[in-house]
Amino acid sequence: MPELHFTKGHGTGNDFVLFADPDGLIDLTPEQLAAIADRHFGVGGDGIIRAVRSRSLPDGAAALAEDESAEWFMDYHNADGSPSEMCGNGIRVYARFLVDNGLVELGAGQTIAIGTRGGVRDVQGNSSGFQVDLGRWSLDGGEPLVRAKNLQVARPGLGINVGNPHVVVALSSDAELDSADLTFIPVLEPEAPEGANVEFVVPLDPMVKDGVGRIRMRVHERGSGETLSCGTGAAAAALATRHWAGPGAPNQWKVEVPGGTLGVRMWAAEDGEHVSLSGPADLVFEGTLQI
Ligand SMILES: N[C@@H](CCC[C@H](N)C(=O)O)C(=O)O
Repeated sequence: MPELHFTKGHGTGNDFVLFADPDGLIDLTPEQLAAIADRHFGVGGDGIIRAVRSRSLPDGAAALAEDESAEWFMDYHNADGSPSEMCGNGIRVYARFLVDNGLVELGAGQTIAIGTRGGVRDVQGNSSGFQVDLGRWSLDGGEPLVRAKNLQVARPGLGINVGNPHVVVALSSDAELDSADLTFIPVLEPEAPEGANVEFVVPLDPMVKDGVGRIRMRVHERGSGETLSCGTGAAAAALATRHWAGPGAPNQWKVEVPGGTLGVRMWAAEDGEHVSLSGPADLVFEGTLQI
């Protein structure tokens, strides 16, 4: 039976199984990926990340055309084996994996370009982890009604794309946020064709302190269920809250998730407004599994 050497890592409790396959020789089926992510019968994780050279897989061609320095590609799959375009926590943990395994060098202040299905992303080390430029974002996905278990009435959501699709919903109180049952997939009306990650947010009190916006968030991730954190979700939640707050709202945000705190910053780039995400990235153990 073939063996797979893996590393387990997480970013604010959003946990991943990572393995190196530089030449793209390991082709796991969705069922095998889901079995690895299974918390009872497998290693367990919210997602699975294959470290593969961009030149070794078809999706990598677009990454290299966008930026020829994007040597490594983050081949990301959710816990149910479905692929996703991007993962904001995952890409920081992936950067840590590449650096710690000597696959890239990333000195202080240096940037590496990483290919993803959502485009090439620049990742930089900082004192507490990594910062990733999620690129240009868009208000995309309309304003569907969202129904989640334990919420009395359907709420209007705001569709935001940061490389992958999100719908952000504002709730009225901490009690409402804490009691929402996110074990079920929130129902969107109209349905999102590609599915969506759904974030529920409430402002902290005060919402803006020392020029920094502050919110709390819980998330139901497409393909993985409720997770302790979602990096792209935190960026979408901060963008939606700034949108609702109107002119004068800050461009820097702290997002509290059940697994910790993430930083989000919006900034003007040459090609439009970008959003960046910062937070920790930890590798916790290694092992070998039978596939
Ligand atoms: N946890 C991730 C997002 C992972 C992908 C997501 N479930 C999707 O299907 O788009 C993050 O930190 O951004």
